Amino acid sequence: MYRLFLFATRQRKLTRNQGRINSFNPTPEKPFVLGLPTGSSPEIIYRILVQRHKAGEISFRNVVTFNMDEYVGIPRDHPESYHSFMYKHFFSHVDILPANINILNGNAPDLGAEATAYEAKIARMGGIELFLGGVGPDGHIAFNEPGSSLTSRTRVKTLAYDTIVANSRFFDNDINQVPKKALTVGIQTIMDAREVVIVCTGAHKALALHHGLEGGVNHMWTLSALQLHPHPLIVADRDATMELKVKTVKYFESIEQSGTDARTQGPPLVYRPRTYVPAPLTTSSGVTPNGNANNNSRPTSDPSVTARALFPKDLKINTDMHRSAADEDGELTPDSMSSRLLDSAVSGLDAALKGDLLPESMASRVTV
Ligand SMILES: N[C@@H]1[C@@H](O)[C@H](O)[C@@H](COP(=O)(O)O)O[C@@H]1O
Repeated sequence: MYRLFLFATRQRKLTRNQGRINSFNPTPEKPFVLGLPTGSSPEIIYRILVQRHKAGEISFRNVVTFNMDEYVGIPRDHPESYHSFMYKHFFSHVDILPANINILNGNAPDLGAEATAYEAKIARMGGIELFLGGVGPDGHIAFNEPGSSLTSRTRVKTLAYDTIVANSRFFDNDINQVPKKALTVGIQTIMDAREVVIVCTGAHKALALHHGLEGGVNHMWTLSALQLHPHPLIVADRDATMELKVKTVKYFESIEQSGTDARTQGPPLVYRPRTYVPAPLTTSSGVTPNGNANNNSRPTSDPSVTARALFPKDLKINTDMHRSAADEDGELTPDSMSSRLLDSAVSGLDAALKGDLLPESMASRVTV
């Protein structure tokens, strides 16, 4: 069940992590596993969480964090690395244990191995309880750019041109300084979290919200994948709702006013630890995970095949992603999302964006 919380309750809802963590009552044996984003949207959340921590209302001692993404190829201590961002805005101000902080290493000698190890560690920790995120103007979550596989896991992604332009504001407005690649959790990594909260603010996110919420599930607007999640929440301001139908906004306002929340919508939020087990794969000899050949049901005497046959069938993690995660992602990354938006305020973004990310006003697009 999709939920959209609007402006009025924004601040209260933004700090729902605090309530979630406290009610989870984490311990060293059963830590709260939190997925975290960077970007300007979540800054207010970090500010509030730091304030609440300083007021003694919340501790992060038994919280384990996994950041969504990190640029490839800039030093960890670069002021715009996501490592720097997280320490500056959050980690340096709270009591989280350094050993409990996980951020992808964009300088790892083997990026594929780094990605695979990250997924394995998330699984070993029992999965992510709550994934907090933002959204890009082209609808991307983490760095899952348009065209990303909706079943993707942590891997290297090439950034879309629009994202490079949008993020150049942090790099002296010089697109040449913006890294062109990033390590990012996949859509499936986010979907596996028990709850996902996305912050979406500003008119330049309005199209992303429209496509994510009112359009169909579509890899060109990866936010839309959350329509298939049992507990997604989007926290939006009024500006971000500009492209939504009035009816849609009214609908979400009405359910917000009637006080629905994750605990009354969809399946209950319960802690379900997941254990990391390497996934059995169909072998090149055509042997399936149940130990039988694909073309008939002859039994095999190969002990390794027999061992694989013992693995349960519903395993989630594919350890064979190692090679593909290191390579160029191979997924479609359009040069420019804006070039596809003929009916939108963001049309012509390529030209306009050099100076200013804000789309023109709604009125200027209405032809009488
Ligand atoms: N990888 C990050 C995303 O995780 C983030 O959601 C997006 C929007 O950032 P902002 O909140 O600054 O608009 O920026 C980057 O691309």
